[in-house]
Amino acid sequence: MESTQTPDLTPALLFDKVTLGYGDFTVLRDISLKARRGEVVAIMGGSGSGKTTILRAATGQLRPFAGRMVLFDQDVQTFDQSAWQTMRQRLGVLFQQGALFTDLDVFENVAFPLREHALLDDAELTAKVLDTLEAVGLRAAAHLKLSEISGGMARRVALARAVIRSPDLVFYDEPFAGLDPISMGIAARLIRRLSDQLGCASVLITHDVSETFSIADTIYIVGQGGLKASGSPEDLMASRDPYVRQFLDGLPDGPVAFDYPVTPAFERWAKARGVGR
Ligand SMILES: Nc1ncnc2c1ncn2[C@@H]1O[C@H](COP(=O)(O)OP(=O)(O)OP(=O)(O)O)[C@@H](O)[C@H]1O
Repeated sequence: MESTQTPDLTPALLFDKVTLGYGDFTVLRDISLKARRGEVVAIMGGSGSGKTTILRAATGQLRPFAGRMVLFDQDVQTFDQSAWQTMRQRLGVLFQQGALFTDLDVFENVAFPLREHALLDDAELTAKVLDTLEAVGLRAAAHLKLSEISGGMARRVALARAVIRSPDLVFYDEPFAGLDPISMGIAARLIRRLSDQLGCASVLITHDVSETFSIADTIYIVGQGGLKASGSPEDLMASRDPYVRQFLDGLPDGPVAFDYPVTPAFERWAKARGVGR
């Protein structure tokens, strides 16, 4: 579906030569990426390559070692807690586990972010929640308890909750993990549709190649401590880079690391135990 919004070329999210890590362990160096409103952008890479680390930095849970991070024209690396709290009101996050409240029904789970901020009266809130549930195909499941819905439905409830406040920027952490092929296709189309309808920037953290390539405008592939490649699905499909090829073709052998890297923390631990690296 085509976007009905006027394109806004200011990036919702911009990383300019950002370096990220934990303690004395650098995970990713000099990462530059951006996501504009109406765009679906995917960050892909093998296990442990740093995808979640990027998500943590972009949502204010991790300070970068170096570089510039911008959300909606604001440099965020100097943000304090309260500035992040204000910024987070413009963000939606679909957490990997969904993080739904098991003692609330489907309706109340989706209504939660609206109630939290007391933004609407009761009739407006009901209409908004039912509209959003309709967008994910679950209007008639509003009354069900979480124990009465399937895993795939729960993922859609989490999706509805992530977008209920019409965020300008939505992060999806592994939105396809654990879904069957049909539900994966539905989830992918839904993410594209919500981005188009809301005109928000969507950033997916994922390693599911075929679903991601069917909906993303731009894909960034991270690995080996940095950004390995970026471009449209067509650009990347044509790539001859060995890392990109191994990742996209799902080959067991190649440059994508299987072994966890030796870090200074491991070296200290090994030395204290008297074992070699
Ligand atoms: N809190 C932490 N403290 C120290 N190191 C961490 C921490 N969280 C993650 N790491 C390390 O950072 C690296 C990147 O982890 P990250 O979770 O970002 O990878 P990922 O690409 O999301 O992996 P996966 O696809 O397996 O979830 C890993 O080597 C991991 O061990």
